[in-house]
Amino acid sequence: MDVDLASVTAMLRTMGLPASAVQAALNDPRMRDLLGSVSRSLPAEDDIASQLQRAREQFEREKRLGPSSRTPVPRAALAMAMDRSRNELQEALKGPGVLQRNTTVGFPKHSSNTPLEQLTPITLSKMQVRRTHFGSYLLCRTYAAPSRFVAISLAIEDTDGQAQMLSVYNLPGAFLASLDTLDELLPPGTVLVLREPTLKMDNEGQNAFIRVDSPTDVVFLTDDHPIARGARWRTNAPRSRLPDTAEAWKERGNVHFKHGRHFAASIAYTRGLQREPSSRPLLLNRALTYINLEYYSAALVDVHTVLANPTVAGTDRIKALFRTGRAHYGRKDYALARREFDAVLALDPQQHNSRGWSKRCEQRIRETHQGDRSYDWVQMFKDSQENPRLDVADWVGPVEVASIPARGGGRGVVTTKAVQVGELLMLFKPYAAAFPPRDTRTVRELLTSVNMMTNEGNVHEQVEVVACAIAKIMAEPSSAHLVSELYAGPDSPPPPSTYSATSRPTDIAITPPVNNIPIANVATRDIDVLHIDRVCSFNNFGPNSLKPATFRMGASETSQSCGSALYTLPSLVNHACAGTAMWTCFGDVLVIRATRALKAGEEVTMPYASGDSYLDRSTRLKKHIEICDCWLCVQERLDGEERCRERKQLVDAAQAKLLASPDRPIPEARAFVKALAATYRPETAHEIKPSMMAAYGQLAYALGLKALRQPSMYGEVAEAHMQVFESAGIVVTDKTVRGPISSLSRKNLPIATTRAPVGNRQETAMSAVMISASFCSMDDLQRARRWLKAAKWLNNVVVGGGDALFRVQYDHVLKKTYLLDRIGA
Ligand SMILES: C[S@@+](CC[C@H](N)C(=O)[O-])C[C@H]1O[C@@H](n2cnc3c(N)ncnc32)[C@H](O)[C@@H]1O
Repeated sequence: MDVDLASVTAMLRTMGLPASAVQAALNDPRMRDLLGSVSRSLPAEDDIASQLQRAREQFEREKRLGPSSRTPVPRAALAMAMDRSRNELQEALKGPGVLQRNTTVGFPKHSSNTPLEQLTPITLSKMQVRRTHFGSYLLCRTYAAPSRFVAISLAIEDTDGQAQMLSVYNLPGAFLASLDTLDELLPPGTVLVLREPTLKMDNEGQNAFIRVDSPTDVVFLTDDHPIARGARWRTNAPRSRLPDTAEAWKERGNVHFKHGRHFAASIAYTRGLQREPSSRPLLLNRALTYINLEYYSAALVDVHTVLANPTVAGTDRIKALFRTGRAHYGRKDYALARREFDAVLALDPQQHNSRGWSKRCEQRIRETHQGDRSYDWVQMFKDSQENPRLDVADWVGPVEVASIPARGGGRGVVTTKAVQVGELLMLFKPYAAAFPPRDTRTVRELLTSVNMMTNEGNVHEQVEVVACAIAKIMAEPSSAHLVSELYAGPDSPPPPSTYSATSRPTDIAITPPVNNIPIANVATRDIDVLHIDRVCSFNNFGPNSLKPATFRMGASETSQSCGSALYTLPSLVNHACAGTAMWTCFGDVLVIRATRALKAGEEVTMPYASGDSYLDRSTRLKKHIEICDCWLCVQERLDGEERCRERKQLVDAAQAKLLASPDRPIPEARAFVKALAATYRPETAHEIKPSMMAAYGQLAYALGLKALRQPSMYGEVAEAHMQVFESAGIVVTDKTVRGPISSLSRKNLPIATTRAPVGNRQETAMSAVMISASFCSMDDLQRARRWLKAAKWLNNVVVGGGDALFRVQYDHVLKKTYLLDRIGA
């Protein structure tokens, strides 16, 4: 179901509600919740398919029609259209409700890689629609205030006074930017050069517009640029109401800064610096906005300019040193950062902030060198419940990139030494990431897209992460290879045979953007937007953060977006449904652990997609893999397509029933187990049956509810949970539910500890807790303790963090089951 504000409003009106009542209903926070959550989900599959079909037809039509002459555009009409669009946007964003747009991504698009000096000028009257003007540049000037849909839209004129609409995508800092920010970035009179511009027709085939996808194809010209100086404009420049002194720009920047509009602030400071290049307050202020925007190299250039003057002392020196430290920290150069914070403390020991940051650096350095034991897992878990963006250092464990020719991209990751089950292999922060806000009621605008490359629907954050990656490359051009060397799908040239870098800062030189403006200027490196689009499509993760354990079992995950993130080295890991490794996220931190003991040189693989049934997994993997050759899928295929389909139908039906009635009756749960078990042929030696995990999970849940009233059933509850283990590939070595425990058995855990459950299933740890709780209810504290130990072992090999994290993560469950009171947990 696709619900948007317009359809809800229409629906309420058809119910005969007066306008005031409709408005009141829309202002109700519950309605905002509903709109916020529903509109975050993707359109239905059929809608995605038909939108893709329409987009393909449109492409074919445009191709068939080919280039044709351009119709002149009336200047005044275009300016009025811009005005209208600004008003509409402003109105829509006032709310209530969420402005939802659907866009198409993943189609071929041009990004120029010819230097501006090698291009020759062109004017609008010489341009054709449906054509990219290779070898040319267009000098133009905006003559009306900017607006935006998904892209920024601008009314531009060329030197002859001819007008055209211009759409600019992917400009850093401008993703769904406010009009305030756009006004600062592109006030009327902004002079631009467009490299190799493409003139296109809009979807209705009515109006032509220039579409620029790569932000490095837009060059912002200052007045002293040779092209700007030589330009003779037919029209007068729009009258400017902008400040003309450095001081006034500083004040303007400070207002933006106060309102959290860091990007707009950085532009205002930049305009001030164009008038007074050595202004210390402007350089220091801009450095701070760059730090907030994560443009660390650009910040470093500003503070270095300040510190290059040996007479700078007092507060300014402290500010410059502190901001230098912050910028190095942001670039993950923790040793250099600490040096700066310590320099601040040497000047003034009362700078407590610097002391705190120096300590943080020490902790990050420890993490980089010591790995698993140095991370504060409990704190990471707690912090991630509040904000997904955590502050930890990356860690590259005993792994390296190797040639794996049979896989798309030809590379993979292998171990460099023997590792143990549960051992940490890597821990990474994303290169770029987008997350939904914590309070979805604050969302005013949402994008979804259909992706012509993968034939999938993408949620808002998947669209946003592309813009984030582009912004990061613009800000840190020397890190671009970390993205460009990732696999970009079958239609791209293969990536290099190895991957040249981890994300250690020493691998990334400090290359600030030219003129130190990390928005499109004369860029140090051209950005190929199509390539980044492709990289994001084939490498993005949904970092579904670890949550506190609850009693809710067996229900499918929600369709709500958990964000989208692009990681560097972890993207080199190939897929296997039952991999040699698995991943967990603490907020945006991707943690990869071994699922069993691995020899040196064994390939590290992990599941890209979850799914109880073979068919579900195959569908979710379609863009990556035709037929998955992991042993789990091989086993399932041996059962035959018919049985696999039957299995999926049973799981889907049971899932739907569970959601409809959480207290499933026991006979139904048993029937589900029986019917599902019948879809496995006895002669196929299934070590792992993910679908059966779900079935036994539901049976255990149903039995557990009954046992609350009939405690004699707790033995059966424990047995059902043990079946969850066996379905997840964990051998239960002690299946007894009453009577003495043999002395041999007592020494060990009741489960084999050779492997972690398949598919990063936290449910198994939860099952062990429930077994423990069942024994506790039966007053069998010896078994309860044994199974609680098993739960801790399982949780530790799956998510790590030892007993301390287990206690925090399972706090609610341990209290509610009285385990904490009875056996101290
Ligand atoms: C994120 S990349 C993995 C790294 C990639 N092999 C490389 O060289 O950069 C994902 C792509 O690797 C390939 N791949 C990963 N696992 C695979 C598997 N089990 N079977 C076949 N291809 C696989 C697919 O082409 C997939 O789209």
